[in-house]
Amino acid sequence: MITPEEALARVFALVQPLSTEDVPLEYAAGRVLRHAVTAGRDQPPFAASAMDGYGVTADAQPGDRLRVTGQAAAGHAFPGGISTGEAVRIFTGAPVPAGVARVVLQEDIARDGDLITLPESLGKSTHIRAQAVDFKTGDTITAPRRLSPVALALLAAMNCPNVTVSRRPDVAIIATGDELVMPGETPRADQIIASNAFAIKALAEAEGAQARILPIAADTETSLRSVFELAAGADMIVTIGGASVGDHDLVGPVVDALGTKRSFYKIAMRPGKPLMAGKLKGAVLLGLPGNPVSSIVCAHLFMRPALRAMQGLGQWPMPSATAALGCDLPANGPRTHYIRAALSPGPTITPMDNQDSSLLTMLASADALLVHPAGGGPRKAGEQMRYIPL
Ligand SMILES: Nc1nc2c(c(=O)[nH]1)N[C@H]1C(S)=C(S)[C@@H](COP(=O)(O)OP(=O)(O)OC[C@H]3O[C@@H](n4cnc5c(N)ncnc54)[C@H](O)[C@@H]3O)O[C@H]1N2
Ligand code: MOO
Repeated sequence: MITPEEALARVFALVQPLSTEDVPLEYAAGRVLRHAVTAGRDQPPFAASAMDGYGVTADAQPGDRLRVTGQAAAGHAFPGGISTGEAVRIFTGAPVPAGVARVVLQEDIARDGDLITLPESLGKSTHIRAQAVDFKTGDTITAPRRLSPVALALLAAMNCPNVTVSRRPDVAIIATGDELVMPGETPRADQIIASNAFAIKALAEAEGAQARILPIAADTETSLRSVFELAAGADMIVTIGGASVGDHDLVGPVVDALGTKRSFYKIAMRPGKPLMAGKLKGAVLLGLPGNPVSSIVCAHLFMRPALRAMQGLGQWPMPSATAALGCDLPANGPRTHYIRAALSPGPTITPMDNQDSSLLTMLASADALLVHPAGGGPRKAGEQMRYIPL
């Protein structure tokens, strides 16, 4: 069995970056910017007042009485300038008129008609923001990057109305198994509710994909084939369940018959051993194990990085960090163990009580996957160990 690291490398080898499209900035949140954007202007485009008050000359002294000769507001520049003995009423965001060297806050000023008296101390700050202090013409926002809310505001400030982003990956999700019915339906006594696809869809969408849950495929070749037809055009097809060696585990034979070029089947990890990956008619195929925890952990570790790579973000594993073990850990077996665990301040990481791969409750209350390497020896409480945040 290959290692999880080798499996991820093989998944990346199946992925091609998708084409790009231009979208209005308003609809670009969370999309992956593929072309760098260059600012065509300075911000601010002029020296601007940072406060409401009075603009005064460089030679103005504490206690001076000055004549107010005009007004500058945001969006309403004062066309003239001031000289010694003069001041200009000025508001936050206004262009600083010629001759103004500092802004004195209005609450520090006594005003009497057109005359103002400066306070006893003018303070250190000029309360003037220099032209281009935020960004200047020619500054760039590099690509690729996922567009955060703040990045959108920055692009807007640069006067960029549209951006070139990656097309959203189309992900088709196929749950398989005669025991499954959708939430809201009435299960027979020998049936359960299909849960995994909801987490897989949400994880795909968190990566910027458009994901669709296809009808549940029954454990027959005919049913599986007909649901696969509905996946036509998808960039990624994710199956759930039917991946193991049981008589009713038909995903493998069916995807082979449909022409899948398998990359691997089975990896040395726990949970998630029966993971499969390949290429089916241009789509990346991920065959996830059916156990709820196994499917979601595999989606987190393999589907998410693959979707990032598809959108041009490069080939990176999910980020990890380290924390001190909250209790002793027994030696691990031959598969890397992704232990469902809770983080607490420190940071400290403590495995959940029960690691059975069917337990959604355990995964739902976990913050992280504590990584116990294959063949790793026993570990003592307090030792630093790597974890992958969930
Ligand atoms: N003889 C062996 N048996 C099993 C092995 C093995 O190596 N030898 N591996 C075990 C491991 S590890 C896993 S993981 C599972 C994976 O099996 P499948 O991928 O074939 O999954 P199923 O049998 O279809 O389902 C397993 C389990 O999960 C439930 N399930 C399936 N799909 C969903 C869904 N969409 N939502 C909620 N629950 C789902 C299903 O009812 C089963 O209980 O195989 C072990 N067996
Ligand atoms: O690998 Mo299975 O995912 O241990 O339950």
